[in-house]
Amino acid sequence: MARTIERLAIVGLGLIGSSIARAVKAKLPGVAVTGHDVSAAVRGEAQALGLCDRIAADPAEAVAGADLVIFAVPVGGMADAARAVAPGLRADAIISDVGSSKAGVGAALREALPGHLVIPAHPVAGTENSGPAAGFASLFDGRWCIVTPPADAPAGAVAALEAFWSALGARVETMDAAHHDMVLAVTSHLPHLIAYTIVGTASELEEVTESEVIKYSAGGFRDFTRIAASDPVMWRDVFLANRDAVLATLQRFNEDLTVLQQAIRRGDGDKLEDWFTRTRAIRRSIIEQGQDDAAPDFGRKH
Ligand SMILES: NC(=O)c1ccc[n+]([C@@H]2O[C@H](COP(=O)([O-])OP(=O)(O)OC[C@H]3O[C@@H](n4cnc5c(N)ncnc54)[C@H](O)[C@@H]3O)[C@@H](O)[C@H]2O)c1
Ligand SMILES: O=C(O)C(=O)C[C@]1(C(=O)O)C=C[C@@H](O)C=C1
Repeated sequence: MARTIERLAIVGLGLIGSSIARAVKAKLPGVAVTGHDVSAAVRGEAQALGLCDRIAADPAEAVAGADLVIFAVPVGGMADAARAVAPGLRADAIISDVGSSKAGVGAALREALPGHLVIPAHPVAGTENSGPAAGFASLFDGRWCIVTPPADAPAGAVAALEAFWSALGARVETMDAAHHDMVLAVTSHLPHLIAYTIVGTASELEEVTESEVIKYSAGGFRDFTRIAASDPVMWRDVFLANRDAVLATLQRFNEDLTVLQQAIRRGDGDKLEDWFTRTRAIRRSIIEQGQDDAAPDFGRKH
């Protein structure tokens, strides 16, 4: 039988942590929410925004009595955050997180909290913004949340975490952590790396001035700049944590880029047209499956 979540603790009150707090207030009003952030400034902001029932400066105090503890800190900070809360944890608490990579985070949390039940998760929803003011209650509506339970996780606890994310509006899928990391390397991590590259390259061209780049970035480039504005610390950690899957995907990307480069050099229009026809079909099937949130104002809470 699924356990019921009555007391939630959120560690890390930035974009994702604050969005969870807001979504719980809106959709699970019976759940008591305590929050903690290592930054006093963020705790003050969260307090002023009224995100949680209680904000604790002491991490162990923040998780005391919680039946679900969610770590919403950068993936490289999960172990430190977990060690800090350890003395206050209930023995039967479900420990989860929202990190963008899963195998390394799961291992780090299990090592930091031996004997505790760790069920990692990843809501595949976000924006380029960070901090408590950037969050919004509808962030998870209709978006996937991928749960990566270890093989021996009790079914009731997995069901409770899945029910929690469903109640916040997400569509839930379970997956092996290593597979998650390979899939997300393709669908999220590589696109971010490409955006960071393109925007960096454009700003360093000698033939085109930076003011021209800014002035004429109305189309495709502008979309890349949104992604390239994503949080530097968060993405530094994602690439370091998901190194192998990202490098494997990057290898394939480089090979394909070379194919297109060759087609342009050789004047092989058929090759280019075939390729672009195939990618257009992929975009259209994403829209048909209701996954299109690429509207120009996607991610804005306002
Ligand atoms: N931004 C996105 O689009 C997105 C989407 C899905 C998942 N994620 C994942 O969610 C997590 C949080 O990302 P975010 O976008 O909310 O970042 P954010 O920068 O908005 O917030 C992170 C917060 O964690 C706090 N923090 C850092 N170390 C801490 C510690 N040891 N103890 C307590 N608090 C600590 C920071 O002070 C900050 O307030 C990351 O693991 C990220 O990979 C992000
Ligand atoms: O839309 C965006 O701004 C995002 O980058 C969101 C996005 C993604 O790549 O889809 C980024 C990282 C997360 O782990 C999940 C979602």
